[in-house]
Amino acid sequence: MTDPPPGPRPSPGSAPADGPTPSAASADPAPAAELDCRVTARDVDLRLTVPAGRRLAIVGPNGAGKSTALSLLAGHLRPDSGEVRLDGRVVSSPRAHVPAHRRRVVALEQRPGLLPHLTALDNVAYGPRARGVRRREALARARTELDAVGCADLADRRPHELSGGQAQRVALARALAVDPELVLLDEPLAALDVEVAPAIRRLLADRLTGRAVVLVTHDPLDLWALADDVVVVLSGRATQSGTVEEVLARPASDFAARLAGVSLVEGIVDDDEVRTPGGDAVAGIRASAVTGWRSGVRAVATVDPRAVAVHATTASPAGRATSASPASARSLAASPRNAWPARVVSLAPAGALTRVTAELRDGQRVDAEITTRSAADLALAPGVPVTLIVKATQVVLYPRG
Ligand SMILES: Nc1ncnc2c1ncn2[C@@H]1O[C@H](COP(=O)(O)OP(=O)(O)OP(=O)(O)O)[C@@H](O)[C@H]1O
Repeated sequence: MTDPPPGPRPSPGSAPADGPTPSAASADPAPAAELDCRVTARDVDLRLTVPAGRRLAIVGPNGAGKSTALSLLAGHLRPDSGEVRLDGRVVSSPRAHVPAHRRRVVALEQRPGLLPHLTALDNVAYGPRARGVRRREALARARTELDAVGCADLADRRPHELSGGQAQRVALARALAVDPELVLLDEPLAALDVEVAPAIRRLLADRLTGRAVVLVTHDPLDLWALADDVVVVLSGRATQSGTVEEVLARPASDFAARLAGVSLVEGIVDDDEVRTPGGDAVAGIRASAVTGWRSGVRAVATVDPRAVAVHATTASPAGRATSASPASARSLAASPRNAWPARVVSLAPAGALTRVTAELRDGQRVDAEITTRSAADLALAPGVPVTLIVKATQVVLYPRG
C-alpha cells in the first residue's frame, strides 16, 4: 500500500486552474476517475474511465502498461500530455499535478507494506491521524475497520506477528480507513498461499463492491469476483472495454480469448460462416444481439477447447492435412460440424486432460482439451497433422468491432 497520505485533502477548489470543478447542474455524478494520458518514453497512450461506484479491471500482457496506468492514477507519474481527473477534478496534466499524498487514492499491492514498528491498530489509525482526525476518533475508526476485515483480535500485534493473509486484511482496513475516493489493487492476491487467497478474495469482494476500484490482475477468477468492468490493454493502448461478461463473451484479441478460456479464430464473413485467411470455413451460432453481420466484414469465432475433438490425419504429398477418417473434411463440414486441417504445435497437461494446441493452415492457433489416453492413442506430438472437429453449435461467431 502507498504511505497513508498526510496533510489535508485538496478541496475541489484547490485543483489546478485548468480543471473544472464538478458541475453542480449535471444530473450524473462525475466518473470517479478518468484517465486520458500519453507517456512517450513508455509508448503508452491510454484512455479509461471508472464510473462512480464501479470496479474496473485492467488486464494485458507483461509490459502492456497496466502499472503505468496505476502510477498515473496514484500520482506517482505525470503524463507527457493528457490528464487524469478524479471526481471531475484535474489532478494531473503536463501543467499541473496534485501529488500522490494529497490524493484520496490508496493502493493495495502484493506486499501489505505495513509500518513495522506500529501495531495493527496504529497502522490502520495512521491514515486518519495523518489527515488531522483526533487520536480517539482515529482509533475508534481503526477498530471498526479491523473488525470489518475480521481482525479485531489482532489489534495489538505488530506486522511481524501476522500471517500473510492477516497482514493483507489489515492493509485493506488501513486503505479503507481514509475513505478513499479510489482504491487501486495491484495483484493483491498474487503473493498469498493458494489456501489463503480465496478468503481474501471474498473479503475484497465484500468490502470493495460499490466503491470505485481499479484492479490489475492476471487471474480470470479475480475478474469475475472483483470487477464489474474490464479494459484490455495491449502495447500501451486500450483495445477493448465493457462489462466483464461482455468482454469475456466476445473477446476481441487472443489475450482476451485466453482469459475467457477459449480460442479465437479470425476471418471474413462469408454468408453464414466465417472464412479464415487459410480458406477454412467456420460455422457457428451468431452471438446474441449481434449487429453488423454481412459478407466481407471482419469477424471472429470463439471455440471452447473442451468442444474440440482431435482426429488423426495423414499428410498429403503436398503437405496438406487431410482427414484419415472415413468421412472427408468436406462431408463433415456439410453436417453441422467444422473440420479444420491443422498441425499440432504443443501438448500440455490440463488437470486430468491434455491440452493440444494446433495451428490451422494460416497459422491461427486452436486449443483442444482431450483425454490424455486419446492423446497417447493418436500419438500426438508437435508437427503431427490432425483434423480438428467442432460442432457448429459450440462455436460463437460475431463481427469484429
Ligand atoms: N520506470 C520506467 N521507465 C521507463 N520505462 C518503463 C518504466 N516502467 C515501465 N516501463 C516501460 O513501460 C511499458 C509499460 O510498462 P508497465 O510496467 O506499465 O507494464 P505492465 O502492464 O504493468 O507490465 P507487468 O504485467 O509486467 O507488470 C513497458 O514497455 C515497460 O518496459
